[in-house]
Amino acid sequence: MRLPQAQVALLETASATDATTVEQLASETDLKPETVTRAAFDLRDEGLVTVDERVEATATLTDEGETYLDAGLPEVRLFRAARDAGGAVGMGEAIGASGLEGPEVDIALANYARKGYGVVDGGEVSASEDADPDADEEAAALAALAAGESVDDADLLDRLERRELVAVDETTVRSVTLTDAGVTALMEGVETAETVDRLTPELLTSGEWEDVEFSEYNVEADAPAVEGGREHVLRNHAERVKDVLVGMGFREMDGPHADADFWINDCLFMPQDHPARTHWDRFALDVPPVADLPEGLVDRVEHAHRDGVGEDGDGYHSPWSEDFARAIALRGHTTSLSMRYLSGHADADIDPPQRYFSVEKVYRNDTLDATHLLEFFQIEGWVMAEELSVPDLMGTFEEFYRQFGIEDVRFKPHYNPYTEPSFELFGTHPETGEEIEIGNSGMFRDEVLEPLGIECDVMAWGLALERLAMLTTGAEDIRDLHGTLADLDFLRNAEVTY
Ligand SMILES: N[C@@H](Cc1ccccc1)C(=O)O
Repeated sequence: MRLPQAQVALLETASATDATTVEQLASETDLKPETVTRAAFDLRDEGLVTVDERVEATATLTDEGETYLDAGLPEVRLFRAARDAGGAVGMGEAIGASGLEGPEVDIALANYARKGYGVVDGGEVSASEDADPDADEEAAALAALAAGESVDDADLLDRLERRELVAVDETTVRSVTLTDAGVTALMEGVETAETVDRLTPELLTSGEWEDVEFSEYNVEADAPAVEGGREHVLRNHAERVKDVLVGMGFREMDGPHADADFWINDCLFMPQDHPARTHWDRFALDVPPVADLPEGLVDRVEHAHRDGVGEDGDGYHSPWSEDFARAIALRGHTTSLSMRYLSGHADADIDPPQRYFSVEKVYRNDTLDATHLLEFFQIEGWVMAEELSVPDLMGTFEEFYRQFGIEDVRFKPHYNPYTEPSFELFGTHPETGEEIEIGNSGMFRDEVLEPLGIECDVMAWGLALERLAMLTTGAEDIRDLHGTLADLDFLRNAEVTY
């Protein structure tokens, strides 16, 4: 019998009495596991071997599991603290004595009664007399897994997996055994047939392709997973947002990430002593100030700050300095771009009606948490027209968010120094049901528009791209999407649907 080389090697290595795993066969024949698997399936189809498949689960401790392995499970620590304090103590005391911190406290409380350690009630923790922390089967299972032993109790493993203390990986283990026909074939003698598994330029030019024997495709064979490059979810959202806004008749703005405070704040009637303009909130840059601010506009802006606009307008009566306005910082919002465009200094057409947007990075000295990053994307936009009112603003958002499957945007009155009225926008997180802030908006005040020389209405907004992505992907922590903690599996596999 003539067979391809890998099949011959496999027949000669496999046994009729013991099942040999693909992994063993691969190491003995010096072939790749996927080549062995493929040869095994081909031989099976010829009736020369049988292939057994078994799913093997390997459980390993997660980082959290490792922590508890050393420090003890939170509920066990709480129990020991309560027992050592006499069996019934105030919650604060028990937690203090146990040394539990942050989320560990909730974890301890969530598992305490379930595992029979006692009762938590009315601010008191009692320790059950029958409980034995040394016999905690979850702790024992963690120790066994850490020692390389297996845990056979499927329910127990399942509980640990749900607590995210262990990660279970499933792999299919295949093993090969010679059939009687396989043994007979071997005894009668098998020879290697030259087969070719891919067409090469050489085969084509030499004409050899006409004589060679091609091996068949086996779509069941295991193959290494290939992770191709992929568009990041945030980039994907940014592009989609652009498409939607262009579809709604908007044109795109662009401009500097580092800009004069004049464009970032002064044009927006943000007083120079506003808290957001202190070094706490602002990323100031140690570079020479901007030299070429438009003179007439600077004067009008200064005038608005000092005296207000209109007949009974009033200014801030606080210091205003041009040097302060010229200093450069990373923009904390892209409303700086709206100012550049609305002022006519961006070479764009500004005869009403007009609609402009940008999807660009902004920088804020915030505290990093589940909903805040230090740099994030803002979806900036404005509409300029003769007669605009609040329903136009709300309708625009409803229309925009509907494109992403978000139908329940809510509005809350808000305050911005540059808009009146102002509204914050909220959406509902699909997983937690929590209300999260997704944007800020309003109608620009006369104090902003008059110095810019605009005589009609302008409604404007800044929406957070990352928050939109949290609503569409269900990500509960913004850091799962972006930054060093981002979950690679999520980024590889997330299906973005809207
Ligand atoms: N600049 C505001 C958003 C906004 C833009 C324009 C008008 C009103 C609000 C922010 O960053 O939150």
